[in-house]
Amino acid sequence: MAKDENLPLFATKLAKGRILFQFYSLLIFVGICFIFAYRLSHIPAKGEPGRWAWMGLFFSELWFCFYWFVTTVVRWNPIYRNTFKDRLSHRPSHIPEKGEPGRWAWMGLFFSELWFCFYWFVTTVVRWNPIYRNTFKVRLSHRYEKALPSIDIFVCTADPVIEPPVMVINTILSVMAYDYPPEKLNVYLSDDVGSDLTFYAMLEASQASRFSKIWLPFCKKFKVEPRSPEAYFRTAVEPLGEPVMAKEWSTVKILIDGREFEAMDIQGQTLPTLVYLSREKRPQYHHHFKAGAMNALIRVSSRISNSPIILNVDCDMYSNNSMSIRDALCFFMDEEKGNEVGFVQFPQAFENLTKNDVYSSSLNVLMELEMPGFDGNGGPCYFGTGCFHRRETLSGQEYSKIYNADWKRWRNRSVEDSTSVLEETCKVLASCSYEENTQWGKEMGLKYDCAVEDVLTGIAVQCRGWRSIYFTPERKGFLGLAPTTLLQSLVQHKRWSEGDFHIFASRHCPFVLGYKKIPLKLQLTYCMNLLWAANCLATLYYVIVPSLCLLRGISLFPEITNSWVLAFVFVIIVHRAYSLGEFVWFGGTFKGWWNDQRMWLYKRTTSYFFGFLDYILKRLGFTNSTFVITTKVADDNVSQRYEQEVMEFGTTSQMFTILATLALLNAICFVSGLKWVIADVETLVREQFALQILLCGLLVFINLPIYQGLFFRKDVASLPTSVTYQSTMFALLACAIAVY
Ligand SMILES: O=c1ccn([C@@H]2O[C@H](COP(=O)(O)OP(=O)(O)O[C@H]3O[C@H](CO)[C@@H](O)[C@H](O)[C@H]3O)[C@@H](O)[C@H]2O)c(=O)[nH]1
Ligand SMILES: [Mn+2]
Repeated sequence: MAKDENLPLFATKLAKGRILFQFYSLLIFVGICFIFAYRLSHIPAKGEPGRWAWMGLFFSELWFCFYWFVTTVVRWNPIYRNTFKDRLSHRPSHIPEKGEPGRWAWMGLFFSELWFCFYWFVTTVVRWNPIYRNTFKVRLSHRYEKALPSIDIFVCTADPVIEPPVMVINTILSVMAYDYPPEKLNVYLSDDVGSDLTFYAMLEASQASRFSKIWLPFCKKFKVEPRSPEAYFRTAVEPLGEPVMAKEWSTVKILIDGREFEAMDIQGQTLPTLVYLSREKRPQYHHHFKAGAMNALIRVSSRISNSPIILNVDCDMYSNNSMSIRDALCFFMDEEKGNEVGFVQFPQAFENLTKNDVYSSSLNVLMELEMPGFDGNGGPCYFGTGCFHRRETLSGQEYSKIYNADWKRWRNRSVEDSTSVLEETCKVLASCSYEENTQWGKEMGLKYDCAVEDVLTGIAVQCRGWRSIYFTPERKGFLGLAPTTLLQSLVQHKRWSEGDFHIFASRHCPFVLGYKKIPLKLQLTYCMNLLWAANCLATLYYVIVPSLCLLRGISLFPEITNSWVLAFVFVIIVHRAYSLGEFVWFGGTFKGWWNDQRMWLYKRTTSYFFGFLDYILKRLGFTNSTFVITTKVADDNVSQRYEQEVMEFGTTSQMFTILATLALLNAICFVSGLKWVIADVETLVREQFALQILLCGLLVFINLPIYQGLFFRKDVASLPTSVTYQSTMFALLACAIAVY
């Protein structure tokens, strides 16, 4: 026992195979150098066709490289910065003079490539030093079983139609059934529309059928995993027609009060406290979506249970591992490092994925590699669900070396009022005028006015000196629902990329807020997500301009016989081979990877593009922020197509119009490119366009599902005729402009 006391509560290990990765990075770097050397030495001379297009390409590349460069400097070698400066100062002498054709196209391409390069560098920084952790729950239990802190669990729901009560209750019951002293568990549900349906389902779960009284001891006796009685509730609660919307007053109902004698299960064990909350909503007050709900929960829970640790889950994220609380506590209660831990983030995992993951929603690489990479570089971000927080961090407190968590202080319930009195005081805390002229949403609680309140709040917590921890247990901690249609997935990524870019462009940018507060490598690591939206420009350029230049007969890449071509081929092949290897390593299939590549393209040309535009429009004051909730139910036909991995279109959307236009544009250019190959007798011409034709062909190949949706599929989920007409018109127009 005495020896046991000195052992840490968690261990951290370095990822294996870093040398291989570093070697790979070096290879890529060499390749990139060749690309630029080529670009700079082969700018078409004055009067030569393609000079402008070449310039555009040059600028795109310059941009990609810039992105890569900034992050490389940190890690590797200041020389690169010097090298780059040299090039920059040399560059003007190579720039074609004003008025020459191809100049701008070349420049654009250079910037795109520079951007890709910079972005690649950031993703390299993320992957540099991933760490994986494990916990020693037996030691925790030896030392602290009697002194375990109480836990508040927050679940948010916002719409009974797209987030069915069955699912919400399922999540609630799963978190009530944690392997943890029940008198120390307090579960709070925030319902943002105050739906009667959800409320009665809660009541059903807690009292009416006394379900939890039977389910919880059953789970514990038979060690059931996962502890979500979905099947039971699917039959127990049927939707009762139109839900009641938007109450104009707040409701706080303590459905089970763990302090009371009757709160027992059938075996005489205490039940966790269960609280239902619906905030007051009035048109003249902004309710701030999920962040607003979370802040109301923080206040209300501080009156009722005031636990030192808060777990937050989305309503679709049920607990899949009854040990998660103990895992998290191994970090918080570790004698040596525990005090500095602000939050412990578990990965997001999904239960409704298909084999080849047609919308690339598994987030496997992000969760299994990039997030451990964040952790290695200073701490993961907070992504809204499956996250354990120390209560103080959410009330704006700074970390200080003398801070010492006093778990005992929290143990006794602070409030001794009767249930009804407590409910009345809590209603005031959940009223919409309560936050007027306070620091809530600014320094207190989750931050407002950002589509990714979670990431923003996480950065702030880290900048106040707290450490964050990423923990991936073998048995997944939480399972949720991934989007099941293309549009849902694109819209979700639009919200994320817009919110992330908003953070980057605000005073909360890690480089500004985090200056000297978090390590530079973490600031750079954040760029990977925060700059998602910025990827749209370089990518759009790369999928449009080289193809149109092909149509017009402007060559932007080296001829196939030229040895400079090796640089391009090398970088592309090594980079993609690595990506495939990584994808398969983390459990994907080859087809899944191909789908992932397609989604990568679609997200960059639509979600990120609209996210970027929306951010600008918001900045100019034309639009307001919204939170488009991801649908968690699908009708049977949609589900069936999802299971069969058939791409779902079916509606009109500007996003689809863009996707279809790009696909058609590339098809036209590709056909005309092939014409060059077949009809033109001069091999010289053919050779000049080989890379452009290949790029265009690849884009056509990856877009096959779009052509199918446009022309060949006849089912309801194909692309609507209006999209076909519009996109054909736009594509032809673009081609016409390029040619004349
Ligand atoms: O006005 C609102 C809108 C949403 N929610 C809840 O927020 C959660 C997340 O919403 P969802 O539509 O599922 O969004 P996702 O894109 O799946 O969410 C991811 O991204 C969000 C930020 O954009 C984070 O808040 C989430 O935790 C994270 O899982 C759900 O429980 C909703 O009920 C509210 O409580 N009030
Ligand atoms: Mn979700």
